[in-house]
Amino acid sequence: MLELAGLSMRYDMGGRPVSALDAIDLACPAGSLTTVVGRSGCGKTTLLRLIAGLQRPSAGEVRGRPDRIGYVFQEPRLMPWLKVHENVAFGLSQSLPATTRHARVSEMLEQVGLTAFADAYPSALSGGMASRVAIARALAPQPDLLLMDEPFAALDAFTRRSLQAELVQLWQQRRPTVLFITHDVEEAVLLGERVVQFSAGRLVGTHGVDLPYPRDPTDPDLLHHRRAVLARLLQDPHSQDARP
Ligand SMILES: Nc1ncnc2c1ncn2[C@@H]1O[C@H](COP(=O)(O)OP(=O)(O)OP(=O)(O)O)[C@@H](O)[C@H]1O
Repeated sequence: MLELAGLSMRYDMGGRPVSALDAIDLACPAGSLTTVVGRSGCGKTTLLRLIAGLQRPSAGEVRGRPDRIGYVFQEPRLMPWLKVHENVAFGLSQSLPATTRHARVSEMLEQVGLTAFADAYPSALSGGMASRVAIARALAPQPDLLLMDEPFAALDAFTRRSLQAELVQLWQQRRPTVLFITHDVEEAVLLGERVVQFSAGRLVGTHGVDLPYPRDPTDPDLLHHRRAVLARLLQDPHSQDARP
């Protein structure tokens, strides 16, 4: 179980304190898929960085942080001088035997449908393919916790849809705990077992989505959940300019 207890982050902006996160309490059971939704600047990236241990909180703590954490950024951040298979292998421990490393990379490339591009350089990939490589790289070390910071935000709607479906499949096969950040309410309810709503650094609501996977984005039940999540966000005085 990953637990956030009173997690707060205050930045100093030229002597003026800026509260990016305010006393966040949240528990994520092992193997759960939680989406976090909120408008730009509400503290979502700060939340992931604190959970990953990349930053120290001003107050509160992260409990139950596993050793193996995968992180997927909004941009794929591949290393252009390395081939696709070398990018995927990058996060694997050097202490693993070469045969295990090779097998892990091959398996991940197969799962994201990029076996034929193993020897390509990132410059030869489309945006969607590069995102797939970034997901394969994060999953190759078999993380217990997968942190995803708006990984599909820059993709076209068709590519985003297929990557959303692939992510759900990968999660169901391996069951890491997933925290998926998005500003898109539709994506949040399509993917999450539970949607956590953020506004101005505060957790303002959690909403369970009790629908089976794979989910159909046109399912009227999903629309019902989307409305409920959006209504909670719009209720908040800090979220007046949020849009569906
Ligand atoms: N290093 C920093 N120094 C000062 N203020 C910061 C720093 N990083 C973030 N902030 C502030 O903290 C708040 C939350 O930022 P954060 O990047 O976590 O939000 P976000 O929800 O991820 O935004 P977006 O969706 O646009 O990426 C913002 O007001 C931002 O200006």
